[in-house]
Amino acid sequence: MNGLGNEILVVDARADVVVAAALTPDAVRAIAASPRTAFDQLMLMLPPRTPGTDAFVRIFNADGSMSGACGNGTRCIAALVMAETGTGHATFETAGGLLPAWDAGGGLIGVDMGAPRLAWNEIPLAEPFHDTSAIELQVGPIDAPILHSPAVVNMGNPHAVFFVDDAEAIDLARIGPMLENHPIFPERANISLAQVTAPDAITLRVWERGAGLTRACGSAACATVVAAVRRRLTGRSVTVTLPGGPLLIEWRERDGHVLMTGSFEHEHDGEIALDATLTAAQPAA
Ligand SMILES: N[C@H](CCC[C@H](N)C(=O)O)C(=O)O
Repeated sequence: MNGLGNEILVVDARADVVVAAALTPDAVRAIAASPRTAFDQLMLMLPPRTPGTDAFVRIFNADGSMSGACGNGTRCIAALVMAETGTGHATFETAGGLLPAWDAGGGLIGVDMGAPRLAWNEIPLAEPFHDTSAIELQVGPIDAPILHSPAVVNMGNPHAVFFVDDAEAIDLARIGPMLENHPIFPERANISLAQVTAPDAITLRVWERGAGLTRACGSAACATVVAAVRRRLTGRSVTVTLPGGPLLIEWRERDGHVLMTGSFEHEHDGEIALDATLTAAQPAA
């Protein structure tokens, strides 16, 4: 499947948990490395653990690491479950909590991504910052930085958002890996370049932790709107346009939850012979 071109491989292990044990980081990397099954994130659906939920979900990045959140992937599995149950709702559980999703009409799916966490040790950062809406971090010459003072937000996963005048003007493929792995982020971070074009519109490019440049990143869009509201750059309801298309993001006043609405696509179904994949991925002796 994909969410705005963010490539999502859904592994449905709700009825076959043996599959889950086989998905070691090596197996995940091997599947991601094969052109026919390449993905940005793998959503592993496991049997529900809490009454009222449809699946327990684990999220892997292409590099085999795990993430606490994936907005685009959540819309994809929500669409699958809703097609199956014929209802307009689905609820998932991850290590980070519950994710309610609904049919928003017109081929769009909504997800309640929960409340952002904003304290420095919740991002997490390696050292205390009182104000996480702009932390001291810069790239380039001290007196003329290319990027500086990102906002940091945890949406179930760590994000750093740089507000820029022109998101296209920066070589994110070059700068992204350096920032993703900067020592200030002990669990690494997803790196976003956000260009505010109106009080209700942002253009966004994302370098994803564990996946690199992607066509879209739902949790980054959520983190960006939280950051923009904190910096008084936009209102609470914003259309975020990623290379793959738009997401509507609302940071709800009532309970501080972030709601994300956007499209999804079911590309094809198939079977992966895990053993064969793994064998193929073994380095030659
Ligand atoms: N593409 C995802 C985010 C993946 C996050 C992952 N790269 C990490 O935090 O490790 C999204 O739509 O929210």
